[in-house]
Amino acid sequence: MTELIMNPRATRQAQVEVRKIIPKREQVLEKDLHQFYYLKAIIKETFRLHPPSPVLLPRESIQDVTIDEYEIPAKSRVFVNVWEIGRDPKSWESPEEFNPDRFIGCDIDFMGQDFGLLPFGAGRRGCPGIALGAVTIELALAWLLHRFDWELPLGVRAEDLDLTEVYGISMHKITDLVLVAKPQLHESIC
Ligand code: HEM
Repeated sequence: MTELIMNPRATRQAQVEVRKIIPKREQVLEKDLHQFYYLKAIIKETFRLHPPSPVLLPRESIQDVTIDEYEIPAKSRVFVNVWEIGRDPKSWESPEEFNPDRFIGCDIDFMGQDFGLLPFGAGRRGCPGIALGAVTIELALAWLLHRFDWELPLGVRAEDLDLTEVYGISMHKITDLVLVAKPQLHESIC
């Protein structure tokens, strides 16, 4: 929501998508989610810039291996820095820019096959809750954008928002995001 409030064009595009697909019913349901392309692009872009687990669970190499010019001996502890990978200019154009459009017409997903985007990790120790986690986020965001327009409180500017993140069990913003929710009373959801 922080990235969206700073990127009204992306917010609008997702709202148009969700409200067009769900014109008459009150609820966005799980079965509707496969139709949302831009909403999913927003979630991927958010995972790229703000992975909830910035460093994956530690691994241990089982044999000597050389990757590029790096020699990694057996029994080394290996940390995968997903946060850094998501901002690597070798993998991403304008990596610091929040731009969901980069995922439109592109196959990159977070299921663990695309090593540039690993918010749920990968391989045998990858997150077993990936399906539940992804659906929960998609539904929550779809509901927020379907039902409400969002604004900053009077006198608060988007450029003044504190984006500092702190590391804990998962990464989160150091300050809460406070927004004004304006219920959408358009006929399509009444
Ligand atoms: C947005 C939601 C979620 C994110 C971003 C997330 C992310 C992750 C990540 C990055 C890992 C480490 C994977 C690796 O090192 O390769 C992990 C592990 C794990 N996750 Fe999730 N997770 C989410 C939701 C869930 C849910 C809903 C559940 C359970 C219902 C769950 C259960 C687990 C468990 C049990 C592990 C440890 C797996 C192991 O050690 O083998 N996660 N998760």
